[in-house]
Amino acid sequence: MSAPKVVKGDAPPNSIERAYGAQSTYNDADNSISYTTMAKFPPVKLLPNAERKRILVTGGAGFVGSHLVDRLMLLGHEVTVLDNFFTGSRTTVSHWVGHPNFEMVRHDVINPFLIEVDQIYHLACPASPPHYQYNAVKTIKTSFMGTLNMLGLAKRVKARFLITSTSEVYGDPEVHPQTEEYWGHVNPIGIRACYDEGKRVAETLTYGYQRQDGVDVRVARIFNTFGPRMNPYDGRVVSNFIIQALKGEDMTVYGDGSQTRSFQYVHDLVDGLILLMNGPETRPTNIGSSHEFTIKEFAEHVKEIVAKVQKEEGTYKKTAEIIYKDLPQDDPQRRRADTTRAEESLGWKSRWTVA
Ligand SMILES: O=c1ccn([C@@H]2O[C@H](COP(=O)(O)OP(=O)(O)O[C@H]3OC[C@@H](O)[C@H](O)[C@H]3O)[C@@H](O)[C@H]2O)c(=O)[nH]1
Repeated sequence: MSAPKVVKGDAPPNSIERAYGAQSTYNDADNSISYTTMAKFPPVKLLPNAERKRILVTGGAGFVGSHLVDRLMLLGHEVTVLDNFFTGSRTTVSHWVGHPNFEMVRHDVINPFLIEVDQIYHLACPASPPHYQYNAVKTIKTSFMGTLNMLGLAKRVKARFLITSTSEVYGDPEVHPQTEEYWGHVNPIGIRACYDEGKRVAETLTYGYQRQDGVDVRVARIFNTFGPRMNPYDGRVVSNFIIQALKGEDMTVYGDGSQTRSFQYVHDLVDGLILLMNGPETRPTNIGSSHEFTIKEFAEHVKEIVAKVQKEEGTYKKTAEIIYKDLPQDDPQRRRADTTRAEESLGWKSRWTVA
């Protein structure tokens, strides 16, 4: 924790005092008031009550969730994080613990949860293929029951509901790039089905609640995403390649590396999620990058960047070698987001590229 900073002068409004956990002391000697401010939190916007929203983020301690929580906190909202910490970690949001606008609850969304909120961002679900395949039944249970519970909550408290769906609803796509109109090509009994079909049924539930109960819903279809706080052992390609290259170990390309992906930076994704939640678009909306790499090209790219940085830093030992391993079953061959809808209806535009 940083050292307390003493600020002299006019008393800050109560809200600032609250926002910074300030402790005030009355100074008799010069008849002024001194404030001891615990400069412990990043400065958050002070929103008028009418604009400050109570927001629930399920999976808020995960990679994407924690960046979303940061942005919502900085914007001045009251944020409650629900997470069972299966793949998320307290450390991703620990910098907000103690802030009066922030709460964190250990809870598994397969069980109901009651809270008065204005908006629900429903992210909770393992997203890395090795993690979601680790306990397939639990993954599909999380997608189905978690979404059912959160939609029930949204209906009850009249909150707006946003679910983070995925590009995996398109399966191994026959349409390229993928538009939201495409219905997908998913193997319903394959090893990825627990996630793909889980998210597809979660979308079905979401639009069921919209049609039957008038719940105000938003559906984001997220494409491959990278950025700080990815778990180094998450098993997805970006973290695997970076860790392998940094250690000078073999970089494991699955298959012949001709399959493609497009990688977006997490801050672009968070822009899109917040725009979608607060805009009028209720149809599913892709959020992703339209810059497509083959996995082999991507491995070469990571390898070159890491070697260059290590040489500049003087930490270079040896350049990693690319090796080839079996392609996992049902691995999608081509994936690139068509983001026309996000651009036209949300005014979203990606601001970052891979390098
Ligand atoms: O070490 C590795 C890891 C992965 N890969 C390959 O790299 C590609 C991307 O794999 P990832 O595991 O990162 O992610 P996938 O694209 O398969 O799935 C992801 O899709 C979008 C999101 O919803 C999810 O984060 C995740 O399911 C795949 O073709 C995979 O076979 C490697 O070649 N080597």
